[in-house]
Amino acid sequence: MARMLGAVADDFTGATDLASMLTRGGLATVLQLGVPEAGAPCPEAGAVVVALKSRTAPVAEAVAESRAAWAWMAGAGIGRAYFKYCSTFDSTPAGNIGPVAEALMADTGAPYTVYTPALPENGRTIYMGKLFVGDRLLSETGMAKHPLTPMTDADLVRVLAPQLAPGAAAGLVGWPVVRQGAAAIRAALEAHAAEGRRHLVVDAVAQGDLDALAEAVRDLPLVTAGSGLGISLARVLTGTAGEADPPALPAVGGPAALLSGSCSEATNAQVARWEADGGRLFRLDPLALAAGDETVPDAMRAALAEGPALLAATQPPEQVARVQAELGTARAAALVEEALARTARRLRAEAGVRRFIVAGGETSGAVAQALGATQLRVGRSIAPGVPWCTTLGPEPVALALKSGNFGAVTFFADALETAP
Ligand SMILES: Nc1ncnc2c1ncn2[C@@H]1O[C@H](COP(=O)(O)OP(=O)(O)OP(=O)(O)O)[C@@H](O)[C@H]1O
Ligand SMILES: O=C(O)[C@@H](O)C(=O)CO
Repeated sequence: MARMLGAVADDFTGATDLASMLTRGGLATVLQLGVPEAGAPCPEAGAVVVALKSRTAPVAEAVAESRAAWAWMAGAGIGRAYFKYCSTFDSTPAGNIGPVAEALMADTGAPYTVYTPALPENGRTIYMGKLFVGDRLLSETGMAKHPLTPMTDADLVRVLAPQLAPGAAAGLVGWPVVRQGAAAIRAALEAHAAEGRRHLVVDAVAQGDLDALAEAVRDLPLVTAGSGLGISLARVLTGTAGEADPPALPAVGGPAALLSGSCSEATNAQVARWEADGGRLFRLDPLALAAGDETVPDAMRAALAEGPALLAATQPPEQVARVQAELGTARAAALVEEALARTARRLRAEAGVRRFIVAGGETSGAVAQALGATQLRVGRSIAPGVPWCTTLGPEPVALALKSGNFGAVTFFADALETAP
């Protein structure tokens, strides 16, 4: 399949999220973890997604890494770019969504671009420019108190405007236009652009709206969006109706390890359900790790010989706050990430484990890096936005990397059931 789309994602699990959508829409997709090294060949795949950790990086760094990722794909002949950010539009007034989009517009020659974090399947919808999570405005959800990117305004044009260069203008294509279909959307986008508004938030309350938008922007060199537009754009580019059959991944087999460093509400419920259903659970305590105690990771590694087991630092917010007050937020995070990464590396090297199910964006980055994964083939989805992936090359390792808030309450069992 010719390479039809090159995407830059601002975090790790966001990249797997988009990759799963593109795959479901019919574009065989390969994930590149991190900016590729100079001279690294761009994979042969319908879509390539580069996973960065640029969401909360300094603006200049986020822009430079995004441009480098795109240059690598453009150099391989890819002519269509997709900038993937979070379905909750995580950013601050300084960026990074606006600055990265402006840089990629310049590099792709896009005359204007669209902004649509909508992911209706996971309850993220946009109506008259206001982003909803379920039935709440974004600003009325936990995102208002996010430690790094607090989202206190649900009005996307108002959130985007201060992130743009002086003089750049944002506009809205609202649902009354979107519901009229692709031709009306395209006409509205072009009318805005003719009046100098080149950064255009587009409403979507259902996947059908994203299907219409995808048709309207099929020839635009750059779109910016959450993952929701991905499935629609892939369908339009490949002529897929509905969902494509998931590409087969190589059989991996053997023991499966579950590792969780996510403390989101969804992951807390998933860990509790795993335990309630009789799954073996080892609780990782950052305070014990700080004291140099490796008893729990050692016990988890031993237990894996008997069947799947979950090593989890997952705790409810009050507990996390107590640990952070004692150790400092960064140290607590680093201790947990390093312990989970170390465990993964040892399981791979000493116990031959080649199937890993990981919860949490930062955690996934740490584990994938520890396993030396750089390029992943994307297969079937376990839940919306969470695909099974396998590393390219001999002795493939299978990875399921879950965003904190994604997955059904039975996610861990669901992942095991579908593991390659
Ligand atoms: N018990 C704990 N106490 C303090 N920090 C913890 C604890 N458990 C995990 N952490 C840290 O919290 C952070 C969780 O971030 P991570 O991105 O992995 O999950 P998430 O925020 O739920 O996922 P996502 O970013 O995909 O929404 C990690 O840095 C992890 O090391
Ligand atoms: O878009 C989303 O919600 C996710 O892919 C994500 O980016 C979580 O960090």
